Amino acid sequence: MSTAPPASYDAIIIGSGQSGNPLASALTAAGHSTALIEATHIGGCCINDGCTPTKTLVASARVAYLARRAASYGITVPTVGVDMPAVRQRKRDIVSSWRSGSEGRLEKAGVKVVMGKARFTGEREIVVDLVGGGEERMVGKKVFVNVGERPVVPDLVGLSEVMEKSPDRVLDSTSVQELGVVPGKLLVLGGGYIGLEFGQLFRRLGAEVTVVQRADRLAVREDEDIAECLKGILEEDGIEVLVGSQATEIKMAGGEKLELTVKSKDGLEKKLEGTHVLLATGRRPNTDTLDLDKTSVKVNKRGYIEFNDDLTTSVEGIYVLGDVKGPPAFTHVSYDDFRILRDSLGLNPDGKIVTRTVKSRDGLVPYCMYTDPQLGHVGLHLHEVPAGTKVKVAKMPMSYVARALETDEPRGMMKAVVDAETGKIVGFTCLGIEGGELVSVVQLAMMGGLHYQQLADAVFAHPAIAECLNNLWGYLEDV
Ligand SMILES: Cc1cc2nc3c(=O)[nH]c(=O)nc-3n(C[C@H](O)[C@H](O)[C@H](O)COP(=O)(O)OP(=O)(O)OC[C@H]3O[C@@H](n4cnc5c(N)ncnc54)[C@H](O)[C@@H]3O)c2cc1C
Ligand SMILES: NC(=O)c1ccc[n+]([C@@H]2O[C@H](COP(=O)([O-])OP(=O)(O)OC[C@H]3O[C@@H](n4cnc5c(N)ncnc54)[C@H](O)[C@@H]3O)[C@@H](O)[C@H]2O)c1
Repeated sequence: MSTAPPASYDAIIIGSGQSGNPLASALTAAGHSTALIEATHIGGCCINDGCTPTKTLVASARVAYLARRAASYGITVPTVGVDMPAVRQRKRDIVSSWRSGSEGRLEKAGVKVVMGKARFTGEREIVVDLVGGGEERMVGKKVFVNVGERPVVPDLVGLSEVMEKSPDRVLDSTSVQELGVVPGKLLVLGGGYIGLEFGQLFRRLGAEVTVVQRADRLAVREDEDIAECLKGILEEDGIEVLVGSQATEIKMAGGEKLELTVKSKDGLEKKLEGTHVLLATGRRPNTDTLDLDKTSVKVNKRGYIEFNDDLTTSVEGIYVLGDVKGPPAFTHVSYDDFRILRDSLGLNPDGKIVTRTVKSRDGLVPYCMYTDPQLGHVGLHLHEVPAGTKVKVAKMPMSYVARALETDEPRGMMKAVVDAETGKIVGFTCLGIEGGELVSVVQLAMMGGLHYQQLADAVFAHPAIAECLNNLWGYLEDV
């Protein structure tokens, strides 16, 4: 260990995630000496192996899908081929341009970036195991933890042997993006965001795909009707979907084949063969290597850091941001954590003091699963409406939407939940073309506290998808 005294900073940020970077720039701009420590890539999961690369791959897969359907638009496309190295290169190029953009912004802001893995040695004392070797010790008046999550490796008999013998066949959300060939048969464990986005995109790129989902339905947060509709769409795309199914064992089955044993809820066993398996059964927080036991920072039993409404923790001067707080784990939530701290720490360049908190944004955090069609949602699902609250529900198939028909993409449905007394919208889901964008329109109406009738009477451009918000309310029913 180095004997030099630790470098002293006003602020140390551990993790260059979606909140760590803007916070580092804002602190530096406000005159606070700031160090940002990053173990791997500047920009964190979102731009390196999360949102940006997946949505880039989803876009390539959608082109393949549309090209195969070209005849239904009266267009002739002789053959549809997939050049996987080119698909991957497009993804790599976009990632590298975003990453270098982030690096450039930090440099321009004058942030001191330290590449290495940080761990605590005391309450606000840190040692960094530097990427190039050696270590750097530092102490901060304030420490911000933005270390994110990583994929879970599920407990599955035979998995470690297969990973040892054939590591290229066992994929997670990061390694699957680096494939240079389309898998022959992809077995996906997990029917959440990652399993479904990758499952569908690789199906479109030409793989056979089976999704094995332990829960009784896909996308467990959704109401059952939406989850069923999504399952139907994926099955129509040629994906085998097994819900209520637990993978019990995996082994090599001769040659390059894997054999996965799956047990359904009613006890039936099924053997699935595949060339690759994608582990998409959730993510776990990167707190296990932070040596938090050297501090009094409290973590819950799943390893997430416990936090207060203003993102303080159980230790004065230590703050937490992003996925490491626990769900919901989204880029827009992590970025908003930055805004909460920017305002509470007086870093807003406009000098504005806004008391924003985690609670004040609760209830209006949207999300969008980038299947095609997209599954967007904001507010409460019907199954989350508190007992005793009287609501009405409107459901409408996307095939009633002019724009969806004109573009020949009428799959899916939308669903709105409205407070029966006030007429205000309490939740909205769109599983349909540009569902994520439509949800943003409804989110604004919810932010403004509009009565649904104001959307029913709003003049939207024809034939924008949002025009369907004139008609949806005609289907409102008591529940
Ligand atoms: C495949 C995939 C697709 C996704 N798609 C979407 C999407 O479409 N929309 C969406 O909103 N969200 C999406 N997400 C989630 C989104 O990426 C995260 O919610 C987002 O990146 C926020 O993360 P964060 O700010 O908490 O930290 P992260 O972005 O996870 O960054 C944490 C950083 O900390 C670093 N780190 C960890 N430990 C240490 C340490 N000890 N010392 C130093 N550095 C450390 C890590 O290397 C990492 O760079 C996706 C995630 C995945 C995996
Ligand atoms: N578009 C987006 O916003 C987006 C995209 C990707 C990831 N993300 C974020 O990343 C997080 C992690 O994604 P994820 O898909 O890994 O997790 P998830 O929690 O969304 O889904 C995991 C699914 O795996 C199932 N499962 C768990 N163990 C299993 C097992 N042994 N066998 C079969 N199924 C099993 C669970 O029932 C669950 O439905 C998401 O919750 C989300 O916050 C967001």
